[in-house]
Amino acid sequence: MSLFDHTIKELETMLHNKEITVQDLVEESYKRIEEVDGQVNAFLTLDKENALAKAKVLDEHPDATAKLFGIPGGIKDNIMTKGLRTTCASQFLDNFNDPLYDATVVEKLNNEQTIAVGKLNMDEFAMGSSNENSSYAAAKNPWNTDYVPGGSSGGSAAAVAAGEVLYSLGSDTGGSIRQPAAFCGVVGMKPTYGRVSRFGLVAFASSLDQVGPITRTVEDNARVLEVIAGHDKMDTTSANLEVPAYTEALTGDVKGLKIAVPKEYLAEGIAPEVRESVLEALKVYESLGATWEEVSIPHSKYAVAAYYLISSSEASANLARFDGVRYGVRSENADNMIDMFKKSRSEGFGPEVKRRIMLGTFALSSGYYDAYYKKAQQVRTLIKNDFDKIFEEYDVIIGPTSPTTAFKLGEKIDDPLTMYADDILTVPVNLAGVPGISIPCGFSPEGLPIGLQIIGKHFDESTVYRTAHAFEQATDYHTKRPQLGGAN
Ligand SMILES: NC(=O)C[C@H](N)C(=O)O
Repeated sequence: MSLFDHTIKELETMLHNKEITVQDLVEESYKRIEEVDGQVNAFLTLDKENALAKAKVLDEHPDATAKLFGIPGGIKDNIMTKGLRTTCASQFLDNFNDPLYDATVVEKLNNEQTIAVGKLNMDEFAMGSSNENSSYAAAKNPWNTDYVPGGSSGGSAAAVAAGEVLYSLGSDTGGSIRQPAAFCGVVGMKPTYGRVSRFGLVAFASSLDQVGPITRTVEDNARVLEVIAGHDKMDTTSANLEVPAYTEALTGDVKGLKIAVPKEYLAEGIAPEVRESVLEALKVYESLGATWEEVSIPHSKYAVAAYYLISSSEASANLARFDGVRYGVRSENADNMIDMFKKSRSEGFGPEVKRRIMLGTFALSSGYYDAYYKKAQQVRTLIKNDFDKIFEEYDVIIGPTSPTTAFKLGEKIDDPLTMYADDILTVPVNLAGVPGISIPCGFSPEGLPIGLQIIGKHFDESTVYRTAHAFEQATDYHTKRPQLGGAN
């Protein structure tokens, strides 16, 4: 058996009929990790002994009502897991071996009897678009290991694409779930801001961060979101709204659906093969009875600047807690207390994190606050208004997830501005707080996946899933597998 062969629902039936055991499944996951993780570096920490022990208990006490019973998954390393090392891929937290509690999302997954096999690689503190900012070895793209898997949830996307786990959790501040999902040819959902609790997610930019699932199919994705979504009294930004049954929204029917396609999303700077694939996808929707029209998000050209100002400002405040006292590896070369703070932070953070803290601190400093931070917040409102206006008339917005397919390792790492500019299609969604998914919609001539982004109204993940699912049913991109060493 290979984890590639089945969806979560199929495995559930097989487990229920006793065709396989949870132990088989979990062992299969570790076998695959052993075979291919040396090539993709998706995992930072494995939890094999505990996972196998839990699998044994589940086999002895099957629970047909648990929504993810026995399903092996992986957790991004900025999400707290009780007793399991959580580093945010930062040297600074290299010794954070024993977190005291589970994030709410992890607790919810555990309640549904899933098995976390380990923690996944990422850009340090979720800052980056290529996973090359990990303090450990960079994760790589399973479709071609000379290329990046995207970021910051690169390990989460690579692990699913490589068939190591059935699902993973990522976090998305400015594209960190959708862009790696696009680069790795898998399904990645950033839910509405407030849909999923962030209690236990190490904060990067609190007005933007959301946790969401990465899977191979839309149905699997809907099922995981059903489990992790919902109000949490431990996170006051989580919305007190009922969680719809997302899996029931997957009717395959998009007749009469009104699609908006922003002209800025197909403009100059978008690679021709990406534009082509999106236009082809729109034809698929037409054949399914949906209609589309061109619209405009006029303020999207300011989105990258506004995003990097707001997110860096919030990061400079959030990351103040890493000082070598409360958290983090303490410098051994300090003479006094102030020196110890300074040296611990200088030695502990990598270059990209330092760049953002400095940018954010500058933007918040007196005299500059109005010119930068306040202006960026005003731009944010204009972008949100652009989205609201479109959604008065249309059900979803569709475009590419990223202007290009995956780039080569090392190609952009010395050019942060180019790396930031590539976030142009994902950050407006975070600034507006609306949900967005990336699903596979084609391949470049080099065989690298292309992602289609579907954006919905606030708290309307159901329509996003229904739209994504209809396309998936009508195409076969999601059935393609990367050829890594080892049995596929
Ligand atoms: N964190 C994210 O969502 C990714 C974005 N590229 C950033 O570096 O901020």
